[in-house]
Amino acid sequence: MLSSVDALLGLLAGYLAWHLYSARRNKKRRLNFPLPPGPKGHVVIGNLLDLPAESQWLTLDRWFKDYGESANKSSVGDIVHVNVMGQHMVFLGSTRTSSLFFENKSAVYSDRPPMTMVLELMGWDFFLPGMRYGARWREQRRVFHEHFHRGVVSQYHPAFLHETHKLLLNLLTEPGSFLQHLRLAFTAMIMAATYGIEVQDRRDPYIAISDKAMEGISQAGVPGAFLVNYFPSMKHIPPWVPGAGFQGKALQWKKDAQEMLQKPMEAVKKALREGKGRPSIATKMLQELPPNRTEEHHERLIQDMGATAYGVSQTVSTAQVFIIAMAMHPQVQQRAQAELDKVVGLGRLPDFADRDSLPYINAIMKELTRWQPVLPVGFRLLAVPRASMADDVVNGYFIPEGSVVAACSWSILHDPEHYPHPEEFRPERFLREDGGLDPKVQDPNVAVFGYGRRICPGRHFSDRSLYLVVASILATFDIEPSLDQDGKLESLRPVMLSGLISHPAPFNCVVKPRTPFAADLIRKSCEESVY
Ligand code: HEM
Repeated sequence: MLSSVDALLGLLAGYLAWHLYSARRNKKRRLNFPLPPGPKGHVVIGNLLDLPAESQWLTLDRWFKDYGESANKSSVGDIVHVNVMGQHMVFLGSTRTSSLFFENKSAVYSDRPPMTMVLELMGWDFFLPGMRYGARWREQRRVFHEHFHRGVVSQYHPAFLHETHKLLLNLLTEPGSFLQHLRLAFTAMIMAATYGIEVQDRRDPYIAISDKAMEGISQAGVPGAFLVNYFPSMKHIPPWVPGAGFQGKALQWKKDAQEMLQKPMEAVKKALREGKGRPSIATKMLQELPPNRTEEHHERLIQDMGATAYGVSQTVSTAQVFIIAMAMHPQVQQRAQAELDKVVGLGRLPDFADRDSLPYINAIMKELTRWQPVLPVGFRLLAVPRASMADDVVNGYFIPEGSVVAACSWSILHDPEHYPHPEEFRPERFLREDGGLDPKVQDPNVAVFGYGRRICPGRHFSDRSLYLVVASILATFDIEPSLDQDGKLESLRPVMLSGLISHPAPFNCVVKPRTPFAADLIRKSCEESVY
């Protein structure tokens, strides 16, 4: 029997042989074209130690300036290459280059990297953002598009209104738990739209199921956390071999993912059998089996779509950024509240019909996603990097097949040419002098939701739900920094943690109703709210 030392030595020798072979093969393949510029790596491990565990976007931003291919060094460069243990990684620092790769050459750059731990061992092969390019992705993407495109998301407005009013009530009764209330509200919107399930409170079993599944993925999705992602053949090592603890972990996390896939679906089917099914994507799909699909396959598609939507939580992070931005910028809050008071008045809560008359609120939405993008660089699992499907040459640089290619939205959205003083939170940058939105300023959405064939299909859902939450909170609450021990206002600054999705480190602030009348309005709207 192999000892663990033998197994490790074997792996190391295999890795070195493969590394030498692929380095030589790449040299031959790339002919006269160089790899893109980037920091020089070390032997074997390449740039493994150069990419920090936290705030990688700042390191990348520096690399764009130091090595990026850009005529104008004061602006961000375009393209940087690193090599992490033989894995080529290419980072893109402008919308021009990102579009060149992901839109003009979408036939080559629409795949995702193979993440053996997550996709195979943990059974997350249902998860659309991580899915390899191919027939299953195409079919699942079609289903997703059908239920989340711009023309259909207004169907979910009643659920958005209901859950937003519940959020306001939660903020009124337990203001200190604002971060948890936001998480609950956005999960509840997804659950209502996809399954017609009304999530009750933070202790709801559906929240616990998603928390457990996401805990596994957040550990397994960290680059470098599991060697099996670099050496896929390790997946064959039996769990009893010393050092193969990843197999046991994968098995447990797979069970958690299965719960997330199956539990809501079982509940919808039961409700339908009992004649209690509420309108939702799953109920609608269960009632309409297309003639060319088996029932089993159809149910799997519904399950995969539901669990994917359930597992995506970027909107929550953006809403958390909103709270800290408001606490830091009272003058922005006051201007937004003045606009809301004028357009909506004090006697009702904001609605979707108000949006076109609220340019300042729309400018805040843009500035939130620009200032602290929650997917600042696409190389973690949920930040969804791409993988190249063939050898290619772009802008005179050789991009080997299998390279991880990621757009760095942080650098793109902090380019001073488009956004002067990019570190400042300033919604006014999106407005003309007459107060209307200025179409000449680059819309952050060019980078925030990705590109081409794999652009985020949930972007309209996310945008509408976030708009309602932002407008409704501003209409009814004041958000202020907390007082410190000496009674002075605490100074706040956004510390964005890397995690699976970038999110602000926990912070304190005070969320209080603007007036007693606003508190009454919330209670009344909640009593009347049905969906
Ligand atoms: C602030 C909120 C959100 C942000 C910033 C965001 C951003 C992104 C980005 C950057 C991608 C990768 C696109 C690419 O590869 O070019 C993506 C993919 C995806 N997003 Fe979103 N997203 C958000 C909310 C949502 C929501 C609410 C849903 C579901 C209802 C969703 C569903 C998806 C799916 C399914 C994919 C994978 C698409 C594919 O690989 O084909 N997203 N998102």
